[in-house]
Amino acid sequence: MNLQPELQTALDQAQQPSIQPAPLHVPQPTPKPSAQTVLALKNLKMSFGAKEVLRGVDLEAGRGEIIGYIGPNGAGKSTTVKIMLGLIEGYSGTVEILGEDIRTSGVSYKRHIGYVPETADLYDNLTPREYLTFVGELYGMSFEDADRKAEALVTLFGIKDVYHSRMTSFSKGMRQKVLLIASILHDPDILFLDEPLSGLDANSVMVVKELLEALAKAGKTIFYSSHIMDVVEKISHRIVLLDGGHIVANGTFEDLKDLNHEGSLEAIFNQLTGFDTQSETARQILQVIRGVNRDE
Ligand SMILES: Nc1ncnc2c1ncn2[C@@H]1O[C@H](COP(=O)(O)OP(=O)(O)OP(=O)(O)O)[C@@H](O)[C@H]1O
Repeated sequence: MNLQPELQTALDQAQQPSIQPAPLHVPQPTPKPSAQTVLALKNLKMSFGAKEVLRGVDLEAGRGEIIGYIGPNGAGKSTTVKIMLGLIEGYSGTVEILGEDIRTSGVSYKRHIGYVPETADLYDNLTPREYLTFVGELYGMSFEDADRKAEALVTLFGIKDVYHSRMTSFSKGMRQKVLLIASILHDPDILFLDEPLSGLDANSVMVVKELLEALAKAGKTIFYSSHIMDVVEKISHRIVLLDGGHIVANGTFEDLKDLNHEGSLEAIFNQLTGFDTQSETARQILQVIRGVNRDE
């Protein structure tokens, strides 16, 4: 093989046994969020009938920040995101996106947003090409632009061979990849992701995690909602915990760690939401199962 001399030298050096091998991965310092506020919630309240779901949420997110948005089931995470997306009305307080109150700014702000919902009804009878070009055009892209980018992205996500196949037969992970591509196709400034790794295999999870960090470095703001605590812990620049309609924690993982001796985000979550009955609940579930089986 005809290698350039410097490259050959580098390869030779790499093959030399070394007493102290260089670390495989040098951790990069977490980028400091820019001061530019991209998103601001002020005293946000929302009720469904008599049920008060959000009781005064104040939150800001800056350019290039990844916010881990967590909370127990039914805490109101999706409700917050849907309000920001303009999908839910009837709230009080203000939501400012890119400096404008979404009540008065019209719908143009939506072009700057990408969204992966927790559960989505894909139009199964469409192919990824038909679906993604449709979504791209909704965001103001030309068909040709959307098609070119969509094809490049399905290739990178490993589903190029089904770009022209109906999605009826797609696995969960394949659908999730289409949803992820739909959310980033138009190069949004703000991404709302609700369990975005759902159904993805380990390789794809790694790609998406790297992608999120790269997007943040490129100045995108990412609102990441998930119940998978170890991922939230690793990827978030800031973690926001919603419980009982209020934000009960808002800080870096290091800030939150000071609150709990065990140190993991899972432990912090359990502590801050007042949950410590897991062993007892599991024991009782087992008892119920055994009782049911005995009765059969
Ligand atoms: N359209 C609606 N009508 C009535 N109640 C609703 C509606 N949407 C949400 N809720 C209620 O609001 C509360 C918050 O729901 P939300 O989906 O925002 O929670 P979440 O934090 O996203 O939960 P999960 O972690 O389970 O996804 C729940 O009690 C839910 O039943």
